[in-house]
Amino acid sequence: MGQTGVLLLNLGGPDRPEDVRPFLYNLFSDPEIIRLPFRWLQKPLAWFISTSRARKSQANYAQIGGGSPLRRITEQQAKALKAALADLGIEANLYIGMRYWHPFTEEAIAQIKLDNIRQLVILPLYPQYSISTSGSSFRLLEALWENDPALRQIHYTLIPSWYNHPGYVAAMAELIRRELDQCPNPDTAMVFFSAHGVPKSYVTEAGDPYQEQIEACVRLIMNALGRPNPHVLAYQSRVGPVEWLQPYTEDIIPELAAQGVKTLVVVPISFISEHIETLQEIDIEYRELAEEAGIEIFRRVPALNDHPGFIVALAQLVKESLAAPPRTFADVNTLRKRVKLYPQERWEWGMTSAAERWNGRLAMLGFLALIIELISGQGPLHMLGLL
Ligand SMILES: C=CC1=C(C)c2cc3[nH]c(cc4nc(cc5[nH]c(cc1n2)c(C)c5CCC(=O)O)C(CCC(=O)O)=C4C)c(C)c3C=C
Ligand SMILES: [Fe+2]
Ligand SMILES: [Fe+2]
Repeated sequence: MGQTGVLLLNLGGPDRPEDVRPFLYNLFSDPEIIRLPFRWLQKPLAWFISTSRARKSQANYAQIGGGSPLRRITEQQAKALKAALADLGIEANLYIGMRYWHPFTEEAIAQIKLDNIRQLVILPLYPQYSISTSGSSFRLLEALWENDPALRQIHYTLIPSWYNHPGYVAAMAELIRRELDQCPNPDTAMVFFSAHGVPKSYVTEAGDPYQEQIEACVRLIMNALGRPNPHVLAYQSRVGPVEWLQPYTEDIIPELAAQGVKTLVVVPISFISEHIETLQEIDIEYRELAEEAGIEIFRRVPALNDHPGFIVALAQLVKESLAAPPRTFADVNTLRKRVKLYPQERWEWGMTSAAERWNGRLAMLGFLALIIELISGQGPLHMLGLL
């Protein structure tokens, strides 16, 4: 058996303020994030949204020091995981493949080839599978594999999700317990699970198992917690005009306050590393909202980062994966059906010449409207909240 590698997948985040716009461009260029009826519209729309959103997004990143800590934390996780694997008798090279920023997945794969890796475990750093996260990274890897015979020599296996791994669940419960014990009323504080949202159609139309896995994960963590506290689950970080998974975090916080809840312990459930949605959105935006609504104690459970029990859980996952029969991109493909995001997609886009002509004209008109909106700062995308 040749050299073993572990490829950690994550989304990536801008390191500096000037990275924000190109990072957003990469993100919105991904059809797993925004799927449009015309492929050719993807890049112009990504350019448009990233250019227009950059200022707002930069201001958010400025509140957490100008950039995302995701790369630094993922590097710490990789280092700790390498050591934990060595403790289990597994010598492995660790690689980090980010989807939308450095170090890019393509860079990691180039290094894996140079290092002559023969056996590779692909581990997304998202506990729950979503089309928009792990699914998108798998799709990219699948395309790289299809186009490169050298990669097809590598014996690889992938771990689609691990939301139910006992070591991960126990580490989450431990962090929650620690935070509850800091409250004056540890047994009655409301445990508020805030998951990153996805458009509802991902689940209802495209078959994304994300919501199911989030809900199961919450149940497992509450069982492991073994405390009598009430709990609630809501979804944060909505972007764009379509309906996302409900209830929304920003709606539930004031509702709970109105019901007389005084203490919230917020648990970021879909993230294992600190990043903008924990440090800015929860710690700043939601805290402010909660305090204005009358919540007196607002505590946030830290992300796992390089929590020792969590790193051991990742090492066990890798070990189990090396011993298990290979699971390939084709196997997880069944988790990914066609994503429908916008109502236009329910139309029949026939290949008749008349339909093609009208599609083209409408698209040109739409694009012109986007340009006008960019210049004037007024228009439908602002009204819909995309910008
Ligand atoms: C489980 C985690 C995540 C899901 C699901 C997810 C879906 C999703 N995200 C967007 C839009 C944006 N995401 C952004 C940043 C971002 N998102 C996640 C995680 C999930 N996204 C991470 C880890 C990050 C990076 C954070 C960092 O620290 O840099 C952004 C950029 C930030 C901003 O401007 O708000 C956008 C935009 C969509 C549309 C989506 C599902 C379709
Ligand atoms: Fe996101
Ligand atoms: Fe956000």
